[in-house]
Amino acid sequence: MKVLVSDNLSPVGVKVLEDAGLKVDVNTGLAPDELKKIIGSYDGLVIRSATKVTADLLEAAGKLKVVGRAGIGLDNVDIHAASEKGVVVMNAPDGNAVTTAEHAISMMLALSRNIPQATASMKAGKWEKKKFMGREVTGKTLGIIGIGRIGSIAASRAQGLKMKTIAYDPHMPKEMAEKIGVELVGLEELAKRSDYITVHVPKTKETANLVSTEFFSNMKPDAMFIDCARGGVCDEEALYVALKEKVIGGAALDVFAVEPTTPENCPLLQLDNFVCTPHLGASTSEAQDNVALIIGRQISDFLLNGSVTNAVNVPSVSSDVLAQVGPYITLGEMLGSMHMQISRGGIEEVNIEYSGELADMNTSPITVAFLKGLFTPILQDAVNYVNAPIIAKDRGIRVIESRSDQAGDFTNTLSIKVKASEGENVLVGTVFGRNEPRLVRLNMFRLEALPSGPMLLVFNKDVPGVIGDLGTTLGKAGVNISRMTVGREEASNQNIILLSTDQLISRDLLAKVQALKNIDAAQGLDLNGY
Ligand SMILES: NC(=O)c1ccc[n+]([C@@H]2O[C@H](COP(=O)([O-])OP(=O)(O)OC[C@H]3O[C@@H](n4cnc5c(N)ncnc54)[C@H](O)[C@@H]3O)[C@@H](O)[C@H]2O)c1
Ligand SMILES: O=C(O)CC[C@@H](O)C(=O)O
Repeated sequence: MKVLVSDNLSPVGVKVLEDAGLKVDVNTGLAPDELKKIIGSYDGLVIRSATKVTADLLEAAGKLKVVGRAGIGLDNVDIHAASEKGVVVMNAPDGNAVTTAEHAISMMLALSRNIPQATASMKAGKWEKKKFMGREVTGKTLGIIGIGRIGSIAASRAQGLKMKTIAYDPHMPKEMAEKIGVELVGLEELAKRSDYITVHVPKTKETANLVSTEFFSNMKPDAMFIDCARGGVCDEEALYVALKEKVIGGAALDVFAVEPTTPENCPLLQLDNFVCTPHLGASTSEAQDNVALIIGRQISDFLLNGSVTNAVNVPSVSSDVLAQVGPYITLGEMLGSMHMQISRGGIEEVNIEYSGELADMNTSPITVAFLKGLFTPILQDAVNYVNAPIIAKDRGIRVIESRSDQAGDFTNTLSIKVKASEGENVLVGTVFGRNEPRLVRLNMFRLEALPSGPMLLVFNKDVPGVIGDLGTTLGKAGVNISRMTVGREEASNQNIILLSTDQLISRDLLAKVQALKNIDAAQGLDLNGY
């Protein structure tokens, strides 16, 4: 079997693959058409962020069985197209956390002591001792946005520097944050109290442009901002204005909305109070050895023994189990994603009830798929079918499974209650026919909906005219409704309407829907990929 390494990979990874008996070609920097010409002869492909694994490339990859990303980010892989072609996509989310946290701390110290600016000044033949007055970090407050793997390591390093640590992470239970000595606060409070702010969240619908003009206006005038997570979490135009007009003291970015970035497309690079690195967060020999070793082992295990680790697009189950519960695995993942999107506050407990014939089947892959679906909206590529239960445990989430012979009107049901710090929700799903997942209950509302693609969830009063107003508002915005289901609760005179739309609902459109008469609440849902 042959493996192509098409991006820079530590030799440690190549050695693992070769020692396992695989033939390895290292061929980096190929143009897309060059790669397309040769990909047909490979069983495995190892990449980092440069190679684009598109549907077009996968079409030409007749023998390809696995794509392995040495690192976390899979923005450059069309996972849906890979699934359709039966290609397993794996990553190595754990290997570079320490290194990236250290990079964020390095950025904070570089900003505090003007190290990049002073270096440039000396290299220009100057000795500007007065100009580069710095400040200590001891006793200052570090605000951390996202207290997962990297955020919590950054917190421990900052505590070692005698800093106070506070964090904003609405999905993290308070007790977990307290365990690592971090106080959880709201985003505005974090902006107001921090002397330094560092970002460690993935880019999601919720986190895109989370750091905005309003956020900067709440920061202290001498506070400094650092982002070593993902481009686009911070609005770069807003950051430019905040730095130029001295709304904040300084900023350091390792990641950009457009990468590679240049002075032509990024005016930030002209500013003296701005420090940057070209996405070097994971670039240490230790981290690169780690991720290369991990991905090398995973790929050889898969190609030679068929065992799947850290796969983002296939649960590791035997074909027998897959044939029996496969559609429920998809349903479980859909319900997980929906639960996270409608939950408020940190999730504390998950109760999964398997009813009907399901009660006698091997349901553990469904539970795993549910947990993967649950974490995907907030963790993106960092969660997979292997680590999802570990993430639940690490976050102190109790996962309780139960079984019942009775499935009411259906042959089988999957009923899942999620308890979060600000309330609980119940979703019940079933599979119609051989493979048609359906949501049949949302809290007290009975309905029949396909939980897939972009959706709009509306809570309204059960009075005439609401559906018409909704249709007109979406129609005026050019949004097509492909499916609609209404759930009714007569006792409370309340309805829910669940619409499938051809595109995601924008913030502006959502605000218009929320302002309609007799609508109590509305939210967009993103169930793409199912
Ligand atoms: N610069 C680099 O080279 C580099 C290297 C590694 C990782 N990263 C990036 O760093 C980021 C964090 O990685 P990680 O391993 O710590 O991930 P993680 O999944 O362990 O943690 C992410 C945290 O973000 C939180 N979160 C999600 N949505 C949030 C929101 N709206 N507001 C606040 N918090 C939210 C989650 O609850 C979670 O605790 C990822 O985007 C990753 O791709 C960058
Ligand atoms: O340098 C890299 O490979 C990217 C590192 C990081 O962003 C990741 O996604 O793991």
